[in-house]
Amino acid sequence: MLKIGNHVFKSRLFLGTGKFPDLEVQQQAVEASGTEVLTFAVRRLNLENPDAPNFLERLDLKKFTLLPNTAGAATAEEAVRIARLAKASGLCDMIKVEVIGDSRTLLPDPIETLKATEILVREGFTVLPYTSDDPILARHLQEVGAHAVMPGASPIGSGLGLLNPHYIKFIIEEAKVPVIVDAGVGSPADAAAAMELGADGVLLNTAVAGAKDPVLMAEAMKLAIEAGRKGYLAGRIAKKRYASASSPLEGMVD
Ligand SMILES: CC(=O)[C@@H](O)[C@H](O)COP(=O)(O)O
Repeated sequence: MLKIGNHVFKSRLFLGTGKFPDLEVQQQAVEASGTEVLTFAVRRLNLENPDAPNFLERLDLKKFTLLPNTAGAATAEEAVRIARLAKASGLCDMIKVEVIGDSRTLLPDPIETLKATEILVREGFTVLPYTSDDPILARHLQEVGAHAVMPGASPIGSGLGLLNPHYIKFIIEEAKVPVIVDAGVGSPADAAAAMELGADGVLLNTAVAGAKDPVLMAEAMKLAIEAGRKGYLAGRIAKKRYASASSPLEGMVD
């Protein structure tokens, strides 16, 4: 079980809801993924009229924990404003802090992310900041009360997979809260690799929504995350430079 703040989840896959070819495919992919947590940009919703047609309308939102995100924010102030709006509309107490510092790479702004996290924790949100793979920043985010840290595998939407598994492992080793690898996952192998490192979960969107068959890919991601988790718990063998026979001959009679 994965525990974040007061929330407990069986599934370790957090799924983004954007970029699907249509709402029917989105609905089927969400189902196939087995996810319990859906994330979406608050800015894409009409909060004054939540019943107006929107990109979540095919989903039975009562079945999921919603993780609205502050996408579109470039400063802590903007992220805090978006989070407050989401809370006031009754969307959820959880918020993914996403403060982008650069429009080409979409990398998070570390200083503004830290500021927003601190303010929102103080205001009683369950805060999951999207961060870089910097272990020191991950430590500071926890010091100000983040309920999970979400280091990027690689730039959002890039599908490049884990660019710096070494640093992500540092974050995991030191973390006192769950580590959810977020963004840049391109294939089930990437998701499994993140879980085998010891991540507590994976948040992804583009790899499923942009796949040739998003529903099949959603299922593949679900299975990869489960396999990666089991592989991590089982404890992999050490890597050796040379062969070691799988059927040792020692002790065998001629
Ligand atoms: C949906 C969402 O929150 C994205 O900002 C997230 O980081 C996913 O990234 P990918 O689309 O690369 O999976």
